[in-house]
Amino acid sequence: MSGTAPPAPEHPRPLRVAVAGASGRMGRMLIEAIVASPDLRLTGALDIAGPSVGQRATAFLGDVPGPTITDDIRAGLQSADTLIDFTRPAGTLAHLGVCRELGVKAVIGTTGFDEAEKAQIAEFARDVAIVMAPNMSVGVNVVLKLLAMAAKALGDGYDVEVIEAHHRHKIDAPSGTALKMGEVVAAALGRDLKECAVYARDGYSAPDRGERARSTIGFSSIRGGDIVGDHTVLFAGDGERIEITHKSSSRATYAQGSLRAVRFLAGRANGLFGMDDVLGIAAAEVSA
Ligand SMILES: NC(=O)C1=CN([C@@H]2O[C@H](COP(=O)(O)OP(=O)(O)OC[C@H]3O[C@@H](n4cnc5c(N)ncnc54)[C@H](OP(=O)(O)O)[C@@H]3O)[C@@H](O)[C@H]2O)C=CC1
Ligand SMILES: O=C(O)C1=N[C@H](C(=O)O)C[C@H](O)C1
Repeated sequence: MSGTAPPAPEHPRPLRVAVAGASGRMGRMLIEAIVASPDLRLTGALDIAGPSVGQRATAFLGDVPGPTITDDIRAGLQSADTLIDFTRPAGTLAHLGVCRELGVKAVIGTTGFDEAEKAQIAEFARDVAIVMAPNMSVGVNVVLKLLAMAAKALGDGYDVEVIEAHHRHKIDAPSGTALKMGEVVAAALGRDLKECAVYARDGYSAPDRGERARSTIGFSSIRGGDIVGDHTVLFAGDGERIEITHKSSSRATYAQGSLRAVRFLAGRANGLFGMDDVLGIAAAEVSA
C-alpha cells in the first residue's frame, strides 16, 4: 500500500438517469443495467400512456426500489442529469423539447428518424449534450470502421448489399444500423446513399427490373422470431465475395453502450456525439 490518497472518484455523486420507453424491450434492459451500476441512479421512468404508467419501473426486478413510470415528461425528467431514450421518433422529439428546457442531456437509441427529424435533433444539440447512435454496441461501432476500410480498399469493382435480420416486433426497416452501414460504405466510395440506395426489388416493376446497376447499394430486411439483431455487408466481386457480419445475441450490449454514453456526457454541456466519440474511435485510421 502506498501512502498516497486514493484517486478521486470519477463522479463525485451518482449520475441521475431517466429512461424513456421504460416498459419496452430496451427500457427494461436499461433499467436493470442502471440499477446494477453503483455510479448511476435511476431517478425517472417515462412511457407513453398505457398500462405501465403508475407501475414501479423496477417491479419486473422484484423488490427493488425505483421511480414510478409516468407519462408526464416534465415529472419524469425533473430530477435527471441525463435521459436515455429508446422509444419512437415522435416520442424522442417530444422528450428532447423538455430536456432542452430543463438542461437534461440525452442518449438517443431510437431509430427511424427522417432527415427533418435528424435536423431537429442537431438543433437541440446546440443547447444540450446528446449522444445519438442507431447501435450502441461496441462491436457494431468497430464494424463501421472495418466497413470504411474495406470499401476504400475494394473500390467500385464490388457490388455492395446490406442484409439485416431482426425480431418480428421491429417496426422500422431497414434497421438504423443497416442504414448507417450503408452511409459509411457510400461515403468511403464517394457516393451519396440517398442517390444510390435500393430498398426493394420485385423483379417486375420498373425501374428495378433488369441488371443490377453497379453503383447501387442494396438493402434486404428479414423479420422473424426473437432475432436480436444481425447485420451483414456483402461485397460481391468477380471471383470472390467478402462478408462482414455482426450478430447481437443479447440487448445487454446496447444497454452497456448506452451507460458508457451517459458517463461520456457527464463532462459535456452541449454538442451532438456518436458512439465513435464515446468509444474514442472517431478518428480511427480507415485508409486502405
Ligand atoms: N441504438 C441501439 O443500440 C438500439 C436501438 N433500438 C431502437 O430503440 C427503439 C425501441 O426499441 P425496443 O425497446 O425494442 O421497442 P419497444 O417497442 O419494446 O419499446 C419502446 C417503448 O417506447 C414506448 N413508446 C412508443 N411510442 C412512444 C412515444 N410516442 N412516446 C414515448 N414512448 C413511446 C413503447 O410503448 P408501447 O409499448 O405502449 O408502444 C415502449 O414502451 C427502436 O427504435 C429500436 O430500433 C433498439 C435496440 C438497440
Ligand atoms: O429494434 C431493434 O431491436 C434494434 N434496432 C436498432 C437498429 O434499428 O439498428 C439496433 C439493433 O439492430 C436492434
